[in-house]
Amino acid sequence: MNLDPAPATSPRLFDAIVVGGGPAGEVCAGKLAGAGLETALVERELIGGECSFYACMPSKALLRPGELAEETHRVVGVTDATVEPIVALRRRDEVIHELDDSGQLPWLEDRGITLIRGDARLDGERRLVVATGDGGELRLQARRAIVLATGSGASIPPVPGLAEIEPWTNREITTAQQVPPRILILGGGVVGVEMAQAWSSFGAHVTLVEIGERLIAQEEEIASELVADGLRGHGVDVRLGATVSGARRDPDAGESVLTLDGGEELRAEVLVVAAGRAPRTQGLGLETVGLEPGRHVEVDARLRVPGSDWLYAIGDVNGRALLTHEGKLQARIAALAIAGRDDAELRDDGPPPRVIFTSPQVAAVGMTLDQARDAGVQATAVDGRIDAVAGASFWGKGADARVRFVVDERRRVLVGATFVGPDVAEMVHAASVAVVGEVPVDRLVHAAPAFPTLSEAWLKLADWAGT
Ligand SMILES: Cc1cc2nc3c(=O)[nH]c(=O)nc-3n(C[C@H](O)[C@H](O)[C@H](O)COP(=O)(O)OP(=O)(O)OC[C@H]3O[C@@H](n4cnc5c(N)ncnc54)[C@H](O)[C@@H]3O)c2cc1C
Ligand SMILES: NC(=O)c1ccc[n+]([C@@H]2O[C@H](COP(=O)([O-])OP(=O)(O)OC[C@H]3O[C@@H](n4cnc5c(N)ncnc54)[C@H](O)[C@@H]3O)[C@@H](O)[C@H]2O)c1
Repeated sequence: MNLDPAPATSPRLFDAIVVGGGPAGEVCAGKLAGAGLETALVERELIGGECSFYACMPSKALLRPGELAEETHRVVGVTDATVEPIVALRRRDEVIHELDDSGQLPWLEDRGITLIRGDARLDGERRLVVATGDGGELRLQARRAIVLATGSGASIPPVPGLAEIEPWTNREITTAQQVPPRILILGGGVVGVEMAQAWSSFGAHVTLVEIGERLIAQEEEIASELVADGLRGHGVDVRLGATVSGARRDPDAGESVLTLDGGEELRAEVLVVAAGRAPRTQGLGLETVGLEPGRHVEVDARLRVPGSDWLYAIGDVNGRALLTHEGKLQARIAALAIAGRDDAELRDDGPPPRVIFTSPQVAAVGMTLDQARDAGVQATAVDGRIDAVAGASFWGKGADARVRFVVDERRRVLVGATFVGPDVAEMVHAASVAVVGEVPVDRLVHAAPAFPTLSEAWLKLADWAGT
């Protein structure tokens, strides 16, 4: 919607204003409008945010063909499944709507949300200034609340020369139009392993460089090991404990070059940085409300900035858990709080599930064994082999698959669970219900898993409980 620039003395008033139209901001605006509040959503790029165009959606479109082809190679009775990279890239383009967000607009219009295109910054209590693309400025004021949902961008680690050569980030690698012959990925976290998986399935030679001793280090060690084995099996050169001392471009060879401590050089046509995220809080006017730019915006369990009754922050920008479903949950909690529901149950305090879409997949919720023990929980691990249950035989031969349940022995509740293997993503929701709901294990074991499904791996927990 186009709004006439208002004179500086009379800002345009709304009940609530959401800054950032990623998944968190969109859901929050929808819920606020649904509660009858006059709501504006300010977005400077694309409605749908990082997730729809440069992160979750394109990455999963890139991963699925290789995953399916691999499964058919394991399952006896299917032959000739091959990945067709160019067709897969075209399908990815469909998934991201060719970077066009017009399909998102009717959803906003149907809910009566005012969309303002521009770059917003805070300008003191309840106030925003929006720089519109045409060089103009709009002044906005919120009667009740401003919700910051500005997300995060790739952070570039302080490797000498790296920032200067402008490496690719998740934006370029998720939207690339061709398969680069060789790709260097700096960072073996979630983005790094998923992108290594996807592009190696298209035939690129990928080198994954991780400074730590294992990939996806926040997960159980067995998950790190099986994902590293899976990537190596796809021809990925996995370098662990690798310290990069410099980065440069070799224009004659058309290559980016990483130099490791010790002098070895790694070269590729494309260099991708996947070394973590930085909150988008620079230039957001945080200093005008007493907060520090460049950091996450700290919030309480209702997503409100401590000491303020009008400023909220949801999604990646608050740094609580950088996941779309977590941002959407926070969006609902914040909207209800703003709409005046003062409910003790209204808190962001359950751990979100985490799914890593590699081959094998990793699906986890709550704490790992080490995290639980570090948190002072008297925790025990119940380990099992998913590939040992009858149903696993239908996922094919040689699909190493594991489960670890982490049980609080004193309270006899599940505080964590990790599944590693093919198609385990859909198994984690049951564990989420058990962990977030704190369902007693002695009750949980009465939920019989269907035969012959992978969920029979849950019977390990029944064995532990003596049922
Ligand atoms: C490669 C990759 C794959 C991922 N895959 C998954 C996955 O499979 N599942 C999952 O749960 N999570 C995944 N994530 C994480 C997920 O993308 C983020 O958690 C999610 O996008 C955060 O949503 P958000 O709404 O907080 O922020 P964003 O999606 O970053 O959206 C923020 C929006 O705010 C806008 N904005 C910023 N500043 C301003 C301003 N000053 N004025 C106006 N507008 C502004 C931006 O333009 C943007 O549109 C992935 C991340 C990456 C990098
Ligand atoms: N499937 C999903 O749900 C999904 C997919 C992708 C991303 N995400 C979200 O996005 C977040 C960010 O992902 P990410 O992979 O960018 O960050 P990350 O924090 O998960 O991993 C970053 C990795 O880079 C390594 N690293 C940092 N500096 C380095 C250096 N100089 N040299 C070599 N390695 C270095 C770190 O040790 C770490 O292993 C994830 O934590 C996750 O919440 C989710």
